[in-house]
Amino acid sequence: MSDFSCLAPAKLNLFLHITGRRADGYHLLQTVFQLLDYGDTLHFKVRADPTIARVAAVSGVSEASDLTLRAARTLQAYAGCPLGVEIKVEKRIPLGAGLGGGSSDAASTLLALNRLWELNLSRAQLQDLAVSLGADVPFFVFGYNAFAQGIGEQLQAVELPLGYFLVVTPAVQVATTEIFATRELTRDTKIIKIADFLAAQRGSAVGADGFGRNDMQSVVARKYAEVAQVLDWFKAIAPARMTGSGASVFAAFHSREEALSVQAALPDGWHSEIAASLESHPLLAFAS
Ligand SMILES: C[C@@](CO)(OP(=O)(O)O)[C@H](O)COP(=O)(O)OP(=O)(O)OC[C@H]1O[C@@H](n2ccc(N)nc2=O)[C@H](O)[C@@H]1O
Ligand SMILES: Nc1ncnc2c1ncn2[C@@H]1O[C@H](COP(=O)(O)OP(=O)(O)O)[C@@H](O)[C@H]1O
Repeated sequence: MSDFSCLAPAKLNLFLHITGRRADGYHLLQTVFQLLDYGDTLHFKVRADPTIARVAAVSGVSEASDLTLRAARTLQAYAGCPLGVEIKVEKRIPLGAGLGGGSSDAASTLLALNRLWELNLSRAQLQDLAVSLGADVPFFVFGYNAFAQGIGEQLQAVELPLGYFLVVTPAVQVATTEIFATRELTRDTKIIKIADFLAAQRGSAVGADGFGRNDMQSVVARKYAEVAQVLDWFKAIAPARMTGSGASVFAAFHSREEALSVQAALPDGWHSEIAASLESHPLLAFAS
C-alpha cells in the first residue's frame, strides 16, 4: 500500500535520574537517550481527502489510543492540512518495554507527514506538538542521541561511542504511569551536569556502564519478578541496567560478536535483540 516507508527506531535510557516533580505531578528527569538501529517499520499512503486511518491494528492498541493516528490528527489540525493518510505499523518493538516504541512511532509519523503533506513546519514546531503526545516523543523528533531534562523535552545533542546492545525483554508490560505513581520511588536524585556524564564515558565502555543509575529499576524489579530475574542473570555475566520504566534490560558491548556470545548463553525462551547504536534518526534528512 505504501508510498513511503521508514524506520521508527527504539531507544535506551543509558541512565535515568528523577530529580523532582512539577506542580502538575509530572516528574523532572535527567537522562541520556541512545537511539538504536532496530525498531518498527511504518508505511504511509497519502490520501487526497482528510481521512486518517490505520490499515491494520497494532495488537493491544485501540484506535483511540494509537499514537500514529493521534500524531497524524494533531499535525493535520495544527497545520490545517486538507490531506489524509493511511498508516500501517510493522511492530517489532515490544509494548511497555521502556524502548519507546509508541513514542517513536508518533515522532516518525510527525516527521514523515511534515514532508509528505508538504507542511514545512520547523523542527521546533514539531517538537512542541510532540510533547502533547508523550514525554518521550520530542526526543525522537529531535533525532539525535541526547541528554534530556525537564520531563524529557529539554534536549541537548551528545556524541556517544558506537557500540552494540543486547536487549532482553521479559514477557511483561510495565505501565509507566503506575511506576511513576509508586510512593517509594526515589525522586530526589542530585542534579548532575552533562559534563559529568561525558567525562565518565570518555575512554570507557559503550553504554557508559556504571555512570548514574535508573531510579525506576528497584521499584520495577520489586513489582515484576521477571525483570528481577533478568537483572540477576546478568550479574555474573556483564553490567546490565533497565531502560526507562522497563521491562527491558540491556548490556553494552564493543562488538557484535561479544553481544552474540552472551545472547547465546541466555536461558531458553527469553526474548532478546542485538542492536547497534545509531547516531541520528534516519528520517532527519528526509524530513527537513
Ligand atoms: C520513563 C520514560 C523515560 O524515557 O520512558 P518509557 O519507559 O515510557 O519508555 C519516559 O519518561 C516516559 O515517557 P512517555 O512514555 O512518553 O510518558 P507519557 O505517555 O508522557 O506519560 C505517561 C504517564 O507517566 C507519568 N510521567 C511521565 C513522564 C514524566 N516525566 N513524569 C511522569 O510522571 C505521568 O503520570 C503520565 O501520565
Ligand atoms: N503505535 C504504538 N505502538 C506501541 N504502543 C502504542 C502505540 N500507540 C499507542 N501505544 C500505547 O503506548 C503504550 C506505551 O507503549 P511503548 O511506547 O511501546 O512503551 P514504553 O512507553 O514502555 O517505551 C502502550 O502500552 C500502548 O497502549
